[in-house]
Amino acid sequence: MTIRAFTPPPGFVDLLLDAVCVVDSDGRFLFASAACERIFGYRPDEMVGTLMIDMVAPEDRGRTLEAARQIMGGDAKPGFENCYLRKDGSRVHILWSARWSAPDQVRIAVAHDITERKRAEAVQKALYAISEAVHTAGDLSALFPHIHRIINTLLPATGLTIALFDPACQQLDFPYHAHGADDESARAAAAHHALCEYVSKTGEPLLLRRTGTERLPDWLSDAAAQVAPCWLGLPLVSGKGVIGALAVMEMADSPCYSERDQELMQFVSAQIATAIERKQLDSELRHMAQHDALTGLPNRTVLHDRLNTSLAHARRNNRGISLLYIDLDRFKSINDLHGHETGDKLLKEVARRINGCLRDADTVARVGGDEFVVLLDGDCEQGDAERVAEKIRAECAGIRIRDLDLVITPSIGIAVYPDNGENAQQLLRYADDAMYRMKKKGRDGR
Ligand SMILES: Nc1nc2c(ncn2[C@@H]2O[C@H](COP(=O)(O)OP(=O)(O)OP(=O)(O)O)[C@@H](O)[C@H]2O)c(=O)[nH]1
Repeated sequence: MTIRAFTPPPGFVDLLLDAVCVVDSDGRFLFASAACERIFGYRPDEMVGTLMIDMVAPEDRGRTLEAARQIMGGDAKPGFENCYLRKDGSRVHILWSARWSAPDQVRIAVAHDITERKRAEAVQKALYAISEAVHTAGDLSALFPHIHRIINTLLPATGLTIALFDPACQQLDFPYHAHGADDESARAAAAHHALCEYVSKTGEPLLLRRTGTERLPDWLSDAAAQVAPCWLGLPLVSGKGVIGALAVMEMADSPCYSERDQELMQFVSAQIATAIERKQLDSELRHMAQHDALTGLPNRTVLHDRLNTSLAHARRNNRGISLLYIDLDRFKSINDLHGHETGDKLLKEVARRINGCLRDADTVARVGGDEFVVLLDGDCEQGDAERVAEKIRAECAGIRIRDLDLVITPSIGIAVYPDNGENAQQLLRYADDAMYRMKKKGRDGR
């Protein structure tokens, strides 16, 4: 068999899927093959005569000029990667294979579009970062800024809003809102809310761009006019269904989000929804472990933690703290006479009223059936504890539940640091004993 020699005809290079470029020593395009239009968005005749560096993404310009210097110094570079700005402003990642031709005084390079590969790598990295952030972030509010940073590795998003459905009050909460503008008007904030509500209600993504909003219903295009020119909202869908919505937005002159970005963010937002759900579950479990289920008050464990912290501060700063040990008198008879459910309601009401007698820095914990402990923190003076005890007694004097006027008397024992004990155990025991003495006194007096 004879092998036919083949001489490429002129223009053959335009058949290549990769782009071939030739630039002079100043970095000006002398030749660009047909594939350039697909890769860079510019026709070859638009590229010739322009400076290569002007098309490079700003963050890659320094590296690119350095690589060009090395190539012109004789180093062939078969695997240099950088990012270019396409004619429509979007980014394209290129793998270059380039060399210097000394006789022609030109650089010859082949550009292979690796945007898809880069995107897949970035998504993989983002998913890993999201699952890592779930472990490192202390709580949901710490997780959101992490998520914002991770999204920014995938697409420009100066603004991010996260809306979560709150089953307790059957409405959307907005626990994270970085609007991306210098300041935000009340109308713009309301528009963000309305758009997120729409996305979470429909369960469908919503892509708003500078143009095309006239096709939207009136109220939606009015809201769209208030937010950033590029706005992409996605439902947060977990195993439970739609748990809220996420919206990314961009104010800058960068290109608007594309359908491809929407697809990418739909995929990523599913992972974000799972991450949020895991964090919510974590904090629910933590809350359950630290709080009493009936009254919602901190439990004994939390009380011990706070008491030890307060004691450490008090020792350092040479100041006092007080404990009030509260036990309801004859609470059993309320259960017996009116039923356990009424007893529960009474306990909840007592908890609410005790809380109402305290300052923000103080703690009230439920430590037993009808037993509560108050820790008076902050600048606690002699006599403060007595005044608070009086207030609590007065508050609990008449409680109305289901048309019943219940009379409940709390016995309250007080312990003051450092007079009545050096540590948590001694102070609690002292306050408990004082409470029993009060109870006995009350009984003996009746
Ligand atoms: N409704 C209701 N009752 C509870 C709960 N936890 C404990 N109790 C009841 O609260 C009562 C507390 O008992 P005690 O403190 O010994 O009884 P008391 O009648 O208050 O007696 P004194 O304190 O001596 O006046 C018991 O009858 C428990 O069954 C609860 O969560 N809900």
